[in-house]
Amino acid sequence: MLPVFKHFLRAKRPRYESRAYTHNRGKQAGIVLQIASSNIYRFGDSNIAAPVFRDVRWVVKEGENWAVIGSGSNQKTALLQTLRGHLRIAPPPPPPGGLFPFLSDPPRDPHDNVALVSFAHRPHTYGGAFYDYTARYGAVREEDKITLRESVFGDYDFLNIWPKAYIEVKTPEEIAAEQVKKGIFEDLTAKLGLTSLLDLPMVALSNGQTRRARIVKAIMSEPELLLLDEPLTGLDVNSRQTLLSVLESLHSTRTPRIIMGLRKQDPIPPWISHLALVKDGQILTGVKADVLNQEAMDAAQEVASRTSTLNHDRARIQEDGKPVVVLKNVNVVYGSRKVLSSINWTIREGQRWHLQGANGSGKTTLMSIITGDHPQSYTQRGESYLELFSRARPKISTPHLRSLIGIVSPELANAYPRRAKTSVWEVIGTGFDGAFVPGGKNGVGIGLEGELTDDVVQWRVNRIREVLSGLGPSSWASKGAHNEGKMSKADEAFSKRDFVDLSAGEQNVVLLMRALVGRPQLVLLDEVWSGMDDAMVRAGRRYLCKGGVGPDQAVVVISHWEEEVPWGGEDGLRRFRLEEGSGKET
Ligand SMILES: Nc1ncnc2c1ncn2[C@@H]1O[C@H](COP(=O)(O)OP(=O)(O)OP(=O)(O)O)[C@@H](O)[C@H]1O
Repeated sequence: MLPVFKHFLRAKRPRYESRAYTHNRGKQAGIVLQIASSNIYRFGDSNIAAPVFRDVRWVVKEGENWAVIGSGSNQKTALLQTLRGHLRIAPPPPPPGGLFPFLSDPPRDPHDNVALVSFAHRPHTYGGAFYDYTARYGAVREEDKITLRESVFGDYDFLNIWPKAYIEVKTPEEIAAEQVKKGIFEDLTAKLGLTSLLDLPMVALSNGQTRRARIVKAIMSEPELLLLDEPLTGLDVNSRQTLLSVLESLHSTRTPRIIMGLRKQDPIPPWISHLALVKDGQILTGVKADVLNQEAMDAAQEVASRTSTLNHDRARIQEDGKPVVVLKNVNVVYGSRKVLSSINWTIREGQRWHLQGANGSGKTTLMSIITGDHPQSYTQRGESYLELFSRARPKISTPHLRSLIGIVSPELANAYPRRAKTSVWEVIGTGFDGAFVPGGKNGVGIGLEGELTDDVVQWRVNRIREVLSGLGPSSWASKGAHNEGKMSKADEAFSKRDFVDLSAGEQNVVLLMRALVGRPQLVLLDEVWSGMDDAMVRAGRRYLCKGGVGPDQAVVVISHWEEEVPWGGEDGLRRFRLEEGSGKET
């Protein structure tokens, strides 16, 4: 029998009564989750080790609307993972209710009924090797051809009612249930703007489209409680509103109940009634207004220090430097689908750009044309023309291009190899040549044209030290200017750590250092602050504004959040907007 989803098909569904409602008649039904005065530890740590969270008291009642808020992704994600059983609660919430009293009568397995969809970057990639994130730009490989529709329903062919793989006669009830599910799927995908993408390969979906698709998939798996970690990150303004109203309506009918993880800078939806604020190993829980009041003092101090550090000493932005990138009538087409249409854009030395556009508007595609990763970067002919660093695209080799462009992006962060025994220093050192494997004397790379001279090696060593001092741990702790190339002991120790052992936020800081270390002519920063905590973001913004990129370097920031761009109009920031395939300066 098909559970949940009542509100979608009110008229026809008296027989499909929600599993949630049927089961909630038990004694514990009014409480969704409970932790009373426990510490939370990593598995393998004893009770005398430092807990991840201390003295947690958290009760979520049926009908309350909760969000978990954290400044960096780590602790917030750890709290949500605790609810999925990935961390140990000591003492554990006692039976019969346990952690999830609402699942206790009759007993249901939380493993099957509590789902977590996490969008925070994973610190580990599969197998530690580099995977080719540019695959989506070319001909799609056979194994990547699975569409969103197939990924939810497998081989099931709704039009013919029968499963493709084998013949099995379904009962009228089963057929009706499948039709209900199909209706819900179509309703959800329509509401989230995915209808026209249902039969595209999943790999072709943009970042924001993929996030929405993953949420649909999780809802279709019919959990009773859905934990969504950072569902708004990477979504454009309109998609955020639509998603939030869909989530509100699902939560209000408990189909499923939803607890959202939000970054501190995310707007808190008005319908959220309660907050769990995760900070420095402690969790402050309660009614939204009370939690926000307690937090307000700290926040005010933080804003004051941010404003004061951002308003001084900005590097002068040069407005009329040499062109670094020239796009004339650039097009990108997949079959009959035109993703970019006649793009004209010149990026000059010293300029700061904010590249804007809704999910799926083509920002990543445009960047991949500029980085040369997109096969269609070679095929701009006739009226269409692409010039990179004063040369036509075919006249500049991809490795050379990689050494001239420093890039940070969610795709790169996911794809970068996480091999054991690769130090932070070595990862930063791969930035000089735009490589993915460390090498060369002192871990500074091997260069592209013969052996590096001692002077160049020394310059590279100094540069690594400089970015480490500007963006490393001592800068996170400091509120002032970066340390002008003087590495502290903390930075030194950080440089020796294994990259793979760092938190996702720390890894992203290191990848930012990697993008900046070679002082490339062009820096592309796509969702640059992802996963970083407040202190890292503050240090990063300060560094970028105070000389971390020079007046001879061009920078493009890609973000759905204006406030994430370190520069503003007063600094000469320019905006280029993509809309339905076309682009213009706004
Ligand atoms: N191989 C492909 N075949 C068909 N369409 C594709 C293919 N690859 C990408 N697309 C489409 O191109 C459009 C642009 O994708 P892109 O990733 O550039 O968007 P974006 O602006 O970066 O979005 P987001 O803000 O979500 O990251 C999307 O609608 C996507 O579905």
